[in-house]
Amino acid sequence: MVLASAAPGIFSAGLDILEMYQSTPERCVAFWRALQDAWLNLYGSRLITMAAIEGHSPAGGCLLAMSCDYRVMAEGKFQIGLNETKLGIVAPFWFTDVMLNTIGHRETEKALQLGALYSAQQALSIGLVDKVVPLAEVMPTVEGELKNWLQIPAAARVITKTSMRKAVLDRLRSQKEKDAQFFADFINRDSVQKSLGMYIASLQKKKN
Ligand SMILES: CCCCCCCCCCC/C=C/C(=O)SCCNC(=O)CCNC(=O)[C@H](O)C(C)(C)COP(=O)(O)OP(=O)(O)OC[C@H]1O[C@@H](n2cnc3c(N)ncnc32)[C@H](O)[C@@H]1OP(=O)(O)O
Repeated sequence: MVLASAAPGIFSAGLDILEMYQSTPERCVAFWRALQDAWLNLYGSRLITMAAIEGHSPAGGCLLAMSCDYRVMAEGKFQIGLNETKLGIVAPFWFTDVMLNTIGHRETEKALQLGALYSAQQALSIGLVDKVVPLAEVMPTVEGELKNWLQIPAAARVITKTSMRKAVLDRLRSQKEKDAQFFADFINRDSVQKSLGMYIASLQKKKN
């Protein structure tokens, strides 16, 4: 399975910030449950999963990419990373766990505290993506890599993938409701709503 985007220049802009701003607790819980299930399915997928990152990939977009088995990113102006702290929010533990599994403890600690967004070359240098190529070569490169992975006996690959990811998946599975409730409580704090409001205004201002 290849994750790609139809939006030029944006692999994924992350979670819909407007869903987290001035929403109701019930809607926040439903929103978070949908995200949890999507992520559990992706990270726990038995399929070979590859990200064709042909544009920006902040926050939830970075989570999607990191949750794949292999990442190819376009060189140039695009950025990738978990930038949550810049929005005044905190990456949930399962976002953090996936990043830890991808780039290790020291790089994750720096990346998360700074809310760092990396260029493709920087992302390559810390192991956040596996390959950087010109934009037009992203999809052909992914397809070529997929052929390599498809040559591995499927049962052996799936058992290996499952055992490598089980602890992280089980950690969320065991506390889904608590995590959803925590998200709804956290996101509706006055201070967090204020930060999100300012961030939304800054996105709109950038456009004008
Ligand atoms: C103790 C532990 C506690 C833990 C509890 C949990 C805490 C909560 C955790 C929540 C985790 C959050 C994950 C996320 O994914 S948050 C989203 C982060 N995303 C971003 O910061 C990206 C913001 N967008 C951009 O930077 C740019 O839009 C982008 C680089 C992606 C593209 O730039 P471009 O110039 O091409 O396009 P525009 O900026 O003009 O955007 C076009 C329109 O789209 C709107 N937009 C963009 N991104 C989003 C988004 N994520 N959600 C909603 N809307 C978005 C943008 O405002 C423009 O809209 P208009 O056309 O209406 O102006």
